[in-house]
Amino acid sequence: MPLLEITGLNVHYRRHHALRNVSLRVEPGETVGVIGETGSGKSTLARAVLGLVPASSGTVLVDGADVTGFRSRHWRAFRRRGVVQYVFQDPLRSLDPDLTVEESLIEPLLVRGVNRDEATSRARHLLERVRLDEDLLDRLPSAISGGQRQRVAVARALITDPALLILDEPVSALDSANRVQILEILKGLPTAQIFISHDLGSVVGVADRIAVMYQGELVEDGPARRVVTAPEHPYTQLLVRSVPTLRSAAADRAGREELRALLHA
Ligand SMILES: Nc1ncnc2c1ncn2[C@@H]1O[C@H](COP(=O)(O)OP(=O)(O)OP(=O)(O)O)[C@@H](O)[C@H]1O
Repeated sequence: MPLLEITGLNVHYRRHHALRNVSLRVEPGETVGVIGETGSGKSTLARAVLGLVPASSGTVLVDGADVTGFRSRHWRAFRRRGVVQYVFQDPLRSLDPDLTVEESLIEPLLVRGVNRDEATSRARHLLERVRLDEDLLDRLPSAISGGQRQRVAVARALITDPALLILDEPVSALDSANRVQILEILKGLPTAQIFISHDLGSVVGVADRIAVMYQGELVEDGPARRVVTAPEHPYTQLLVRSVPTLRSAAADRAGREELRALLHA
C-alpha cells in the first residue's frame, strides 16, 4: 500500500484554481522531489496533505486514511499520531522562539506521553543524526545560526518517527555549505520524503522520483534519472536545459555527487 496516494486533487483559493487534477503516489521510504516555478502549486500540494487547505475534489489517502473528509477533531487525532511531519523554508516558523532547542525537541514526545528522561535521550540521539553539538540544547532559536536552526527543525520533525516528512524549500534560505550538509542528512534518512523546491539542482541528488508542477498541474512524474536525462514535458526540458551539466552528470551516482558539489560551490 502506498504511504500517500493523491488522486484527482483540485484546490481553489476562492476563484483561483491552484491545483488541477493532481495525482501522486509516495511509497514507504521513497523520496519524491516536487519542483516547479513560483506559484505552480507546490506549497498548496503540501498544505492539502497537511489539512491546511481544503480539497475542492479528489482524494488524499495518507497511510490508507482519506484525510480529505477529516473534520478538525480527526485532524487533531491524526496529527497527534505524528505520521506526517513538515519542515518549512524558514525554521523560525517550525520552532517556538521561546523554547530552548531541547524543549523544542522533546515537546512532541511529552505531548504523546513519553517521559522526560526517555524524551531527552531521544533528543540527544537525534542531535547526533543532524550533526549538531549537545552544547546547543540550552540555547534559544535566536541564539543559533540559520543552518543550525534548520537542522533542529529537521530533528524536531523526526522525533516522532514519522512515516512521511514534507520539506517545503528546506535549503533555499541557507548558504551553500549548510545546504550541502542538510541535503546529506536528508539523503541518509529512511523516512519517506516529499522534497519541494524550485531548484532542480537541490532535488536531484536526494530524490528517487521527481514530480514537476506547472501552473497547478503535475505535468511529469518519473524516476529522477529519467526525468533529468530524458525529460518529456516541454517545461521539464526547459528546466533541465537551464542547468547545463545536469543531463550528463545525472548519468550515475558519482556524477550526481559531482554535480551537486558543482552547483553549490
Ligand atoms: N492563501 C491564498 N489565497 C489566494 N491565493 C493563494 C493563496 N496561497 C497561494 N495562492 C495562489 O495559489 C497559487 C499556488 O501557490 P503556491 O504557494 O502553492 O505556489 P508554489 O509553487 O509553492 O510557489 P512558491 O515557490 O513561490 O512558494 C499561486 O498563484 C498563489 O498566488
